[in-house]
Amino acid sequence: MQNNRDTELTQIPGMKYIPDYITEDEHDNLLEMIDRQTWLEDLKRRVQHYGYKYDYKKRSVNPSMYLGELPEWLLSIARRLYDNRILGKIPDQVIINEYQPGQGIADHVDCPRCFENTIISLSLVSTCIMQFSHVTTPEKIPILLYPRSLIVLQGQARYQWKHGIPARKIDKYGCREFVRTRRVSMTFRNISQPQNTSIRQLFQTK
Ligand SMILES: O=C(O)CCC(=O)C(=O)O
Ligand SMILES: [Fe+2]
Repeated sequence: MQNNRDTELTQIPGMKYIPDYITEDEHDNLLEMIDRQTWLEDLKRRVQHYGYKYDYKKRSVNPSMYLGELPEWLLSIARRLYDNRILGKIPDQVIINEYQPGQGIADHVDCPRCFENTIISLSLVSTCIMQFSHVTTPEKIPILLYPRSLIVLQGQARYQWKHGIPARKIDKYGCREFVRTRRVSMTFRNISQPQNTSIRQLFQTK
């Protein structure tokens, strides 16, 4: 098992791990901005939605759920992801998740018809293990995410593997233990093309 501190992992095709994607100052500024906004409290964990609201029950997102352009403090990171060619378009949807120690997220594949191929998660504050489980085989691969790192899921990593965060207070990785503190993650995505097309159609004159 590798420690991901300095490694760009490619154990799962389509997965990239990029440590230290943002500086410590950027990290602290982002967290401060996040904590100035309103959290939604309807799930077990607190969330914020930007760009488009995602409906967890219906597993859908559509133009009527447009919340407006990303605010500048998110757009600057979204633009950087595009400028660094981590994805081919500037992301138009961001979900911020907050996990207290002991909280997690169930194994899932991000809604394939809602979002495009690239899913990016930027980790803030705490380490945590993200568990990858193959959709058709029993294979499981834990990946340790450090604060300020990016995990990028495309292709097989996005569609053939579920990802989740086990709900626990301490992660064991190799022979080390990592005690969780509050973790905040920022997930950057593009809503899928047909939905973007229908927005364009709404504004077409003929
Ligand atoms: O917290 C994370 O890094 C991942 C969140 C996630 O998987 C999601 O919002 O779909
Ligand atoms: Fe996800």
